[in-house]
Amino acid sequence: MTADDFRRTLVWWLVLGILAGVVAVVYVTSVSSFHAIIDRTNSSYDFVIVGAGTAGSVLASRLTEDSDVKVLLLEAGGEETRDPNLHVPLLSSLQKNPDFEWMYYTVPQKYAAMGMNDRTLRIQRGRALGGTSILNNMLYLRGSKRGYDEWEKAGCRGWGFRDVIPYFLKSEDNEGDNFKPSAYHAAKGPLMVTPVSSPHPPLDDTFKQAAQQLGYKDMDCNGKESLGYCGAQATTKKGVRVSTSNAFLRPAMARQNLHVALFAHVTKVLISNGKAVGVEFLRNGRREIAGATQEVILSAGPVATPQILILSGVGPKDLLSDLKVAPQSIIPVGENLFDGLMVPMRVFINESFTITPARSTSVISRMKYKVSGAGYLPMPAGMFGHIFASSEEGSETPDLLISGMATLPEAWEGFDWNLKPNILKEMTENSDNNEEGMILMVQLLTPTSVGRVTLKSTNPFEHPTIDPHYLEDPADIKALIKGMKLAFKLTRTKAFKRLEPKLPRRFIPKCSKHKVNSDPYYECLIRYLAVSSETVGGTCKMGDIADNATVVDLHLRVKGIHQLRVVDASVLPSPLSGASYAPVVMVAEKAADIIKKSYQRRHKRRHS
Ligand SMILES: Cc1cc2nc3c(=O)[nH]c(=O)nc-3n(C[C@H](O)[C@H](O)[C@H](O)COP(=O)(O)OP(=O)(O)OC[C@H]3O[C@@H](n4cnc5c(N)ncnc54)[C@H](O)[C@@H]3O)c2cc1C
Repeated sequence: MTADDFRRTLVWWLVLGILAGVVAVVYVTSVSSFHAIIDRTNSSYDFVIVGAGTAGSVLASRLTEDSDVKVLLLEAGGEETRDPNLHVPLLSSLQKNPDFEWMYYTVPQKYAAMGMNDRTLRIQRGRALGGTSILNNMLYLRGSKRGYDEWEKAGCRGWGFRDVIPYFLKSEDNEGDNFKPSAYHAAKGPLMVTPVSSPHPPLDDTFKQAAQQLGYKDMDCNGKESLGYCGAQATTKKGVRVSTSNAFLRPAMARQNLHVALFAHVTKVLISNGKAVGVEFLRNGRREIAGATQEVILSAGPVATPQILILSGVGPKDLLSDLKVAPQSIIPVGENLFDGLMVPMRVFINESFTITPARSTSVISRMKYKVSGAGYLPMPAGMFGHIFASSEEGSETPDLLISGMATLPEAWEGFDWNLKPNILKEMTENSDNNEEGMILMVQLLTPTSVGRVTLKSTNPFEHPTIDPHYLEDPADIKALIKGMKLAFKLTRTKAFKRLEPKLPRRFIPKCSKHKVNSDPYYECLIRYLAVSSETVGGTCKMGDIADNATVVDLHLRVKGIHQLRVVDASVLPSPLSGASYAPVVMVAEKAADIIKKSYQRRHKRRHS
C-alpha cells in the first residue's frame, strides 16, 4: 500500500467512525426520549421501586412484563447515556467520574487505610439509571457454589446453589465459544457475558502458565470448580459495557405500564398501620408523594437502602431513639456490613504489554475499537485473568482472588484511591521510570470483619456513616498476607522470568524497615494500601425470620412491615467468593419471580 493509499484509507475510516458516532448519538437520544421517563407521576401505582440501579432495573423490567402491573421506578440520578465514556470498559473503569457517583467515604479506619487521606477509603456507588452497574468493572463472577450452600445452611432455605443457578441462567447470554449452554451457562438472557481477550496474548499466557506452575489448573470462573486459573469474563457486548440499564431497563421503557422518574430522591417510606403505602421523594426542591397499592420495593443499594429504612422508622432501637424517629419496626438495619479489600502488587516488566493512557487512546486504538470493538478499550480495568485460591490448606472454598491487570492504574488521570499525596507521588514517580508494568491485584473475597451503616442526622441528603471495620479481625490480615505471598511467588515462576519482573523500590518508609516478603512487610503494605473491592453488602441481612440478626425474610420482606421488600446488595447475608454484580442480578431475578407469584395469588383471590 502506498502512503497515499494509506492516507485515503485512514480518512475513510475516520469518516465511517464519525458517521457511527452520529448514529449512536441519534439512537441514544431517541431511546432516552421514550415516554417512560415522566415529569409528573400518577398518585398511585401497583409497585413503587426505589432506585433504578443494578437490582431496580432488573425488577422494573421483569415486573412490567405483565401489562396489567403498573410500576413507578424512582431514581435519584439522571440518564447514564450523558457520558459516552461510561460505556467504554477501559476508560470507565480507570477514569472515575464524580458526576455519576454518590462520592461516599468510610469513616476513619482504625486497622486500615493508613496510606489514605484522613484514613478513609472511598466507597463508590453509581447514581444514574443502571446504578453501580454503569461504573463497575463488569467482571462476571458469581462466586463458588459452596457460598450459596453455606447461605442455605445458615438458614436461607431456597437460596442454595441449586435454587439460584436457574436465575443466573435466566439472565445470562454468554457468547464465549467455551461457554455453550450447559448446567452452568446460558445464551438467551438479556445480560451479555463475553470472554475478555487481551491485545497481548503473551501476557495472558505468562500469567496462566505461572498459575499452572504453582498448581492452579485451568477452569471456568463460573463453572463446576472453585479453585484454579480462569480467563476473565465480563458483561460487555461488542466491546461496550452491558449495564442493567441497557440490558434490562431501556428495552422495558417502551412499555406503557412503566414510569421512570429521574432526579427523584426518596426520603422515606410512608407506613400506615404497619403497612407500606407509598414513598415520599424530593424533586426539583419539591416534596412529592407516590402511593403503592401492592408494594414498595427498596433497591437503593447497601448504603442508601438502610438510610431510607431508618428515616422511615425501621432500624435499631437506640439509633431511632437518638434520631427521634418514631419506631415502626425494631430490626438490625445497617448492621452486618461486609466488604472485601484488595491490595495491588505492582510488577514492572521488560515488554511493551502495558495498557498506558497514550496507547489506549491513540487514534489507531480508538479506530480499532469503533470498527471492531477490539483492542485495549474493551478491557475492563485491563483485567485479563484470575486465580481463585484458598489461604487455608485443604480448603475447597476460595477466599483469595489474584487478578492480572495489564496496566498501572496510577498512570491514569482521574485515578483516585484517596492516597496521601506523598504516597501517590512516590508511586507515580516509580512508574514514570518504568512505564511497562502490570498489577497482580490481591483480593480478600470473604472478609470476617463486620461493620455497619448508621445515620448522623435525619437529613436525607447527608451521607450515612459507613464503618466497615476493615481488617479488625486478624483472620483477614492473615489471609491477605498469604495472598501477597502467592502473588510474589507468581513473579518468581519460570513463566514470569522472561518478563524480568521487578517489584518497585520500597516507597512507604514505615514499611521499609521490614524485610521484603516477610509477614510484617506485607502486613504493613496491606494496612497502608488496601482499598475497598466494592463488594459492600449485608446491611439488610436476609435469613430466617426468627433470627434476630435478620432484616428481611426469605422472600425479602422487611420484618414487621407489610408490603415492603428490599431487593439489592443489602440482602446478601454473607460475602460470596466472587464479586457482587452477577449475584445482585440473580437476587433481582429471583425476587421478581417471588413478587409476581405473590401478586398473582392476591389478584386471583380478589377476583374469585
Ligand atoms: C468501582 C466498582 C467496581 C465494581 N466491579 C465489579 C465487578 O467487576 N464485578 C462485580 O460482580 N461487581 C462489581 N462491583 C459491585 C457491583 O457492581 C455492586 O455490588 C452492584 O452493582 C450493587 O447493586 P445494587 O442494586 O445493590 O445497588 P446500585 O446498583 O448501586 O443501585 C442503587 C440505585 O439506587 C439509587 N438511589 C440511591 N439512593 C436513592 C434515593 N434516596 N432515592 C432514589 N434513588 C436512590 C442510586 O442512584 C442507584 O441508581 C463493583 C462496584 C464498584 C463501585
